[in-house]
Amino acid sequence: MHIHLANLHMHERPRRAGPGALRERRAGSGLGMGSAAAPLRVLLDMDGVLADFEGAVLREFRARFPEEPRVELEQRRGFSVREQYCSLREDLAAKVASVYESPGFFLGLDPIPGALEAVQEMLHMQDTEVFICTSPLRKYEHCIVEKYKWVEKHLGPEFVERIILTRDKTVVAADLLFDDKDTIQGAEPNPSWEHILFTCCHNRHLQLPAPRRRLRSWADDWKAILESKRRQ
Ligand SMILES: O=c1ccn([C@@H]2O[C@H](COP(=O)(O)O)[C@@H](O)[C@H]2O)c(=O)[nH]1
Ligand SMILES: [Mg+2]
Repeated sequence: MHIHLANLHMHERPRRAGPGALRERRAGSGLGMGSAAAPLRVLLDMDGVLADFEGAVLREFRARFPEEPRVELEQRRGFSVREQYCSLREDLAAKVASVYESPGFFLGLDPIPGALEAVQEMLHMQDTEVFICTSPLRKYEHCIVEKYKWVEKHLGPEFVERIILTRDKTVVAADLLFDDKDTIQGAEPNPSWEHILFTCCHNRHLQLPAPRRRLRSWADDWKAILESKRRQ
């Protein structure tokens, strides 16, 4: 049975979209003759992909707790910086969390090298939709507003319209998601996007099983990934 995906709004998408569903929509399958392909939709994570969360955590932790042991970026393993500090010494978990929960932390993050240029270039590519898809901290007081301000400051006010704030990225429909978190899970067991693992200090040692793909940095060939997806 064909489902007319192009006529569905986001909240009306089939319950089990799954990989390929958006591709079908782009290819116009089930839409009849002459229907235009939908643009390629790309989601960009923020921390670890556009904004240097890890570098700032280490810098601020060193400044605030110079006497305490810390985890250098070369030693980072696993997504959660909090868990790794906790395994070093239990009380360090609260100390490192206090760093990224502080006012000004998220707004002060440096852009990841090449990210702003790549995003602007992607935004102006034909048949391409770009959104920032980012998760707020559970302790969201400063984090949420500062993520908005960061986008406005570094990418411009128009890009604020393109922020998707969610703690569950699996329910967002897209073709690609660039994200440094190695495992992305949520309510949708079969997300529509392909997850491209963006290399970050905490995931660089992971061997990805085929057919999973990485982007090593913004100097790596992100355009080839977009083009390969258009062809699928
Ligand atoms: O070790 C940590 C602890 C917290 N975070 C926060 O998790 C989310 C992840 O956001 P993404 O946009 O999906 O990168 C964010 O609020 C981080 O500040 C973390 O990344 N690492
Ligand atoms: Mg991230």
